[in-house]
Amino acid sequence: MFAEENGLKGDPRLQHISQSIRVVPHFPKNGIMFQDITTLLLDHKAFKDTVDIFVDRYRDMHISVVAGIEARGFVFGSSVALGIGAKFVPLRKPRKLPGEVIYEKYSLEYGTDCLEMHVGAVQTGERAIVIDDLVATGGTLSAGIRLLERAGAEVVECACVIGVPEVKGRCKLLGKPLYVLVEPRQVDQCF
Ligand SMILES: O=P(O)(O)OC[C@H]1O[C@H](OP(=O)(O)OP(=O)(O)O)[C@H](O)[C@@H]1O
Ligand SMILES: Nc1ncnc2[nH]cnc12
Repeated sequence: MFAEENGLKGDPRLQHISQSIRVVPHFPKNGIMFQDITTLLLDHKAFKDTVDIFVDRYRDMHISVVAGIEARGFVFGSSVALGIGAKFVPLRKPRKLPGEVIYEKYSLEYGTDCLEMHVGAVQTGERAIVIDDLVATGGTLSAGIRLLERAGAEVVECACVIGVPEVKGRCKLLGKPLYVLVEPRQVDQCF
């Protein structure tokens, strides 16, 4: 479904990326079909293809900031930042960053949380993308967008490896475009 919109319809890399993600039913609690990207990271081709797709999309868009969301957004976000020649800004869970921070609270599929960003990491007028592994309700990405906008950055787009189809109807991303590679898988077909 996302292949209709991400310009990668028929691209065999997407199926391989999807199949490299392990599905763990009822983790971390009953009813959640957990999408485990650690198995994607074990597969060099799947990991490289994922990063290459994002780098190809963002390399000519004058992006100077790639913000990655703790923890899994760090893996993809830092790789993409290196690939496009941008700085990487970690958006961290509370009390992890040592400097002065701004913070935004948000609600999750399974609880509530908060993201923090260092003051001074981003300058007014910089063009940014926000990267994470997965978007479900969109609450986490929205908190990331709010942090960057409070610092004066322009958030050009959010990017995720996995997106639940319902996220499109949720309008939680403050009007920002969302670029997603694959949908979550429902059953574990390869592990
Ligand atoms: O779209 P949402 O409903 O906001 O959910 C998506 C977020 O949930 C997961 O992180 P989690 O909070 O589990 O933290 P972790 O990466 O530190 O495990 C995932 O990595 C996203 O950041
Ligand atoms: N189903 C899911 N799998 C992995 N991470 C998630 N974060 C929120 N929902 C998730």
